Amino acid sequence: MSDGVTVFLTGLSGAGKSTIADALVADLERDGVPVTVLDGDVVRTHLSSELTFSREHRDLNIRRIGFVAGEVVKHGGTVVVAAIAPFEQAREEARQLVEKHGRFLLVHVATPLEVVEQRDVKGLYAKARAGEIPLFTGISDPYEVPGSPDLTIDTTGTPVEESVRLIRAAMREGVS
Ligand SMILES: Nc1ncnc2c1ncn2[C@@H]1O[C@H](COP(=O)(O)OS(=O)(=O)O)[C@@H](OP(=O)(O)O)[C@H]1O
Ligand SMILES: Nc1ncnc2c1ncn2[C@@H]1O[C@H](COP(=O)(O)OP(=O)(O)O)[C@@H](O)[C@H]1O
Repeated sequence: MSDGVTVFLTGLSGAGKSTIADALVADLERDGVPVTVLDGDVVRTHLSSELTFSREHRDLNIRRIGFVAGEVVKHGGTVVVAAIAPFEQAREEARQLVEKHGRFLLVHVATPLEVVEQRDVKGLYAKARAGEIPLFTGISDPYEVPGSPDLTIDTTGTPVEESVRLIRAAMREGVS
């Protein structure tokens, strides 16, 4: 077993996954820890560009992310994933792919739908409500709430610095 670790941020679009991931990566890098970032948007540009948002394709996307994370963790690396990953089974598959080699921390960025829809950073919720984006998570496609996350963060009441502090503390737990 290596010292590698994957922090997997899951939650609705606009929940704060990328914002927290960016701040977490900056914090780790300040401490001299190199990080591999697997952000859903970026992965879908480079590694999963042919995939749609069907359940089958979302699950395949998360399996790919889990595989890559596992390969990095195998060699002692630190990975930060930010993906909606709406289905429990796929998240658990990703966990298994990583835990063969190191640690996996599932962080549910649990900002409620009302809040993310109010933020609507990319204007996607308005489009989804208007029926312009089919299979939109939280509107016309499900998000299965994680049954046993390692950490739950609602960004409504948690500033980004506090989220980083909570995740760094969870990363230190169990490490001698
Ligand atoms: N139908 C539908 N449902 C959800 N999200 C959609 C959809 N279409 C496009 N987008 C944009 O794609 C981003 C989510 O990609 P992910 O790879 O993280 O999704 S998944 O884990 O495969 O379900 C997501 O990015 P984030 O807002 O950063 O989460 C959206 O901007
Ligand atoms: N406490 C907070 N933590 C994280 N993001 C926040 C917070 N408060 C407001 N936001 C805003 O919410 C939005 C979250 O967007 P983003 O990080 O792209 O989400 P996601 O990656 O989950 O789609 C950003 O515009 C961010 O500035």
